[in-house]
Amino acid sequence: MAIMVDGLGMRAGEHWLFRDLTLDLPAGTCLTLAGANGAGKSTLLHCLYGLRQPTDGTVTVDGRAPDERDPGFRRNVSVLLDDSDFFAELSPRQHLQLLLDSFRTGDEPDPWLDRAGLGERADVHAYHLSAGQRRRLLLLGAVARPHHVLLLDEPERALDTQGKEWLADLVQAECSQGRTVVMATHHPPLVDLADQVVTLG
Ligand SMILES: Nc1ncnc2c1ncn2[C@@H]1O[C@H](COP(=O)(O)OP(=O)(O)OP(=O)(O)O)[C@@H](O)[C@H]1O
Repeated sequence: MAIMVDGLGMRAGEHWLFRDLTLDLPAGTCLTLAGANGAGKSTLLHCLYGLRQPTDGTVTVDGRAPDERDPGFRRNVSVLLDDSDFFAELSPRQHLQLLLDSFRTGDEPDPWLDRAGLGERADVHAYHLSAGQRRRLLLLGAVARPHHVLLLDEPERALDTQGKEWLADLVQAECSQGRTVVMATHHPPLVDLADQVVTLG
């Protein structure tokens, strides 16, 4: 199993955000987290990445207890969370080049940028990008590096119709290449891609 969750619970003050959550997610499958604002979707993603310790239960992601400080864990688990950011002074092409060089993937940045619809914005400083273009760049940063597991928090945010279609294709490609995707989303077409749906709250 790529992700195993056993008896997971997170208390928020007097209230349990989720409790007794058990999941087995095989490699190459997609889990979506649904639920109202404040239901605990981001909190659960944080538990899967080791940013928060659950009140109860255990989590195993790609064979390890989640720990974002562990380079071995970070090497295989890629994330796009609420606070993901980029270098404002670098262009999309420079971001991608840096990433692809540091992971020695041998890929060129341009095909990635073109597929993300950022080809014409490849050389502007990232702070000149629109909100949706920034989101596309952050998504590229998450998927262009090697990984086995991808955690996404509302990846559809700020994307236009075409961007959401690109995102849905990206998620399908991830799973068909054997990677495991967990995403919190309010976008029904992304929920439709899921092999499993967990609704919190
Ligand atoms: N220790 C805590 N004590 C009290 N409240 C907490 C604690 N930890 C989290 N919460 C609250 O629990 C809720 C869970 O938020 P979270 O961001 O996980 O929800 P979400 O489902 O991702 O929401 P959204 O759809 O708005 O992104 C928030 O209202 C947060 O303030």
